[in-house]
Amino acid sequence: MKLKDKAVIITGGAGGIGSGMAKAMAKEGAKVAIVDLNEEQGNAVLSELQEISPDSMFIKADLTEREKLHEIVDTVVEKYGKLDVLVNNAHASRQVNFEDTTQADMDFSFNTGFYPTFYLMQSAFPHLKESKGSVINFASGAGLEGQKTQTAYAAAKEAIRAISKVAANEWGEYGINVNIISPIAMTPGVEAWSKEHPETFEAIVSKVPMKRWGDPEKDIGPIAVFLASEDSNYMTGQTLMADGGSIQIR
Ligand SMILES: NC(=O)C1=CN([C@@H]2O[C@H](COP(=O)(O)OP(=O)(O)OC[C@H]3O[C@@H](n4cnc5c(N)ncnc54)[C@H](O)[C@@H]3O)[C@@H](O)[C@H]2O)C=CC1
Ligand SMILES: CC(=O)C(C)=O
Repeated sequence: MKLKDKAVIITGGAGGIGSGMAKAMAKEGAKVAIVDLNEEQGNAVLSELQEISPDSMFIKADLTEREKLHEIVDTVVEKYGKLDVLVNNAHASRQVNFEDTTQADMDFSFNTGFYPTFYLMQSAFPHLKESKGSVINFASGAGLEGQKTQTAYAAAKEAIRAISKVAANEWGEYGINVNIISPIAMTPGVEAWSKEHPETFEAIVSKVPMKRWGDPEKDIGPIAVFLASEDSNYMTGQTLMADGGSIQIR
């Protein structure tokens, strides 16, 4: 088991990729705390997780409530006695043309994605220093390629990649690695989004060399397990493209 007894936090753990990673990590022996504002879905995912890893937990939280972010880390460390892995996966945003993007659109994307990632990394730091742990953050082709209608989301995603690289440089000496996954996977979030933006959706699918959307647990899960495990100890500041080959960084 690659993650035996590792204590993991996954934000957005009730969602598509979040719950897929949670199951993949639990199957490798991790104790997983999923954090999400969707209580019904969070409890449903928790029931599945507890069948695999009985110590798993669900913390209902709205990550835009910045003053409560520190409590999430405290709650998990109190229960598990340590923190090995922080996965900043939750993110919500609205798609709008560049010229119509408002301050509210920008704030929504930064408040659900960028700031929770930043503040949770700060709160997790002393614990990760002790465990020589890992951070896994999330990017998107929307940011890497500047996809249309994604101004706020693209900006927040690239800001997340930027701070991940700074932390990788600063925290490497403590044995903490910070890496980024840029996924493509079929999830409830993408399904809803595809109905509103069918043309962008089709454009993304047509560019995937593997000609299919990834599966959250089977395709993204093993990459998250690798980044959370000792197998990736000498890898930091990297963006791993888990996207069927859509974007090839050269
Ligand atoms: N699915 C895909 O193809 C792609 C996904 N990504 C990124 O991967 C990550 C996961 O994506 P999906 O699973 O598709 O997302 P999703 O929308 O299916 O799930 C996101 C989860 O985050 C939770 N969440 C949202 N705002 C929250 C808040 N304020 N507080 C607490 N929880 C909140 C939602 O309730 C949901 O359970 C995200 O960072 C996304 O931007 C990036 C590129 C493509
Ligand atoms: C949701 C997202 O970031 C996509 C499909 O690129």
